[in-house]
Amino acid sequence: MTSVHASTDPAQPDARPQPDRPTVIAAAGLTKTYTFHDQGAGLAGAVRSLVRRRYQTRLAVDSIDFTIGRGEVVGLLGPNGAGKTTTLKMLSGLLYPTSGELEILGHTPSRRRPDYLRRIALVMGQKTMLWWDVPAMESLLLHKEMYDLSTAEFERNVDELAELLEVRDLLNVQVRKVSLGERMKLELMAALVHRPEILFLDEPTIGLDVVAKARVRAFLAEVTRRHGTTILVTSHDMDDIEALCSRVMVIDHGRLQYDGSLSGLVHAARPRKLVRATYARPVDASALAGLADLDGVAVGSDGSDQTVSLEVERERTGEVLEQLTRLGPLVDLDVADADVEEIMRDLFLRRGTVGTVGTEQVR
Ligand SMILES: Nc1ncnc2c1ncn2[C@@H]1O[C@H](COP(=O)(O)OP(=O)(O)OP(=O)(O)O)[C@@H](O)[C@H]1O
Repeated sequence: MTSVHASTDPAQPDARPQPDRPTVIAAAGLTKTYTFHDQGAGLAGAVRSLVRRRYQTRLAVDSIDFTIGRGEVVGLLGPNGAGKTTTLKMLSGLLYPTSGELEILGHTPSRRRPDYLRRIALVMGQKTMLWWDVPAMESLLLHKEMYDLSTAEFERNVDELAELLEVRDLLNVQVRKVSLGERMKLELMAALVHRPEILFLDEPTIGLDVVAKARVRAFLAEVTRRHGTTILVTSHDMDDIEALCSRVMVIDHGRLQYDGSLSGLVHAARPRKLVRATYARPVDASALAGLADLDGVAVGSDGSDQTVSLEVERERTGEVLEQLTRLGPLVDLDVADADVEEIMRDLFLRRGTVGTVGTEQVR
């Protein structure tokens, strides 16, 4: 399978690390193969496995190379089972890579040295690091001890995070009594109370309502703005990615398929813009036929003779808009890129064909 790399279009800046950002994460040939015991179904399977154990292997991450610069916010995208969580677990030192090189902040993560662990944090949307039966403050105080924070440092960080996340009133409430959105905010607080330089986030907004999602995104954006925190985030919610990430890495079947700007991916996948013009009166059919004859323009139909829907090659957009203004009195004009969610759905449905999405430099 081929891979698409960052944009070569001068209008789309290459989102990969810029030379002025020191590299904080460097992975080369990073690979993880799981070996697991294949038991077989039912009692017969259990008995058989006592006599003769069968093992299977699964290549979850397949020789990926990337570097991330200090302060970058990078989205790790891919369908279910692509290898995103496995990658995050290797980066945070929870899993040993099977092979390859990994250096983060000058450390080898799998050694789990305390001076590495105090510079990173991992938040998994589906797992909690808070004790359920006591207020979140108890967990924060434990983190204070674990990370050896001075009282002044601890109080300063708690104050800042409680204010940004608007959770001051929740700190002394038993965690099991808060809502899911409130718990996620407290999770982020616990992850950031030691002010890590790198934050690994696995589905940080999963299950949250739209308001809570927006709050979490705004909070994360503010944290990187204030402290230059480097973030690597996985999410199936494209709004998270659009709101936060200057760069995305697309992973599928454990292979890195794309590394560059989100807009570069959109342009590669859908080189045309969607244009929709609504008129005060029905549009003359012959004028519309003239538009359809232009190179790089495809006319769609939405059943209304007062609306014109087109797919237009980017370079021709200006010219086409000019022509549209001549078709009659306009009521509304909308020019959009294809929806990112839709593009990702197409890419993952056509799994294995990401390399054909466009004219980007192909490896
Ligand atoms: N502990 C494990 N033992 C065996 N196989 C595993 C294990 N953990 C993950 N896998 C397999 O490795 C592959 C990658 O899984 P991973 O959890 O990294 O994917 P993901 O991209 O995070 O998926 P999702 O979006 O569903 O969370 C999958 O095929 C998964 O079944």
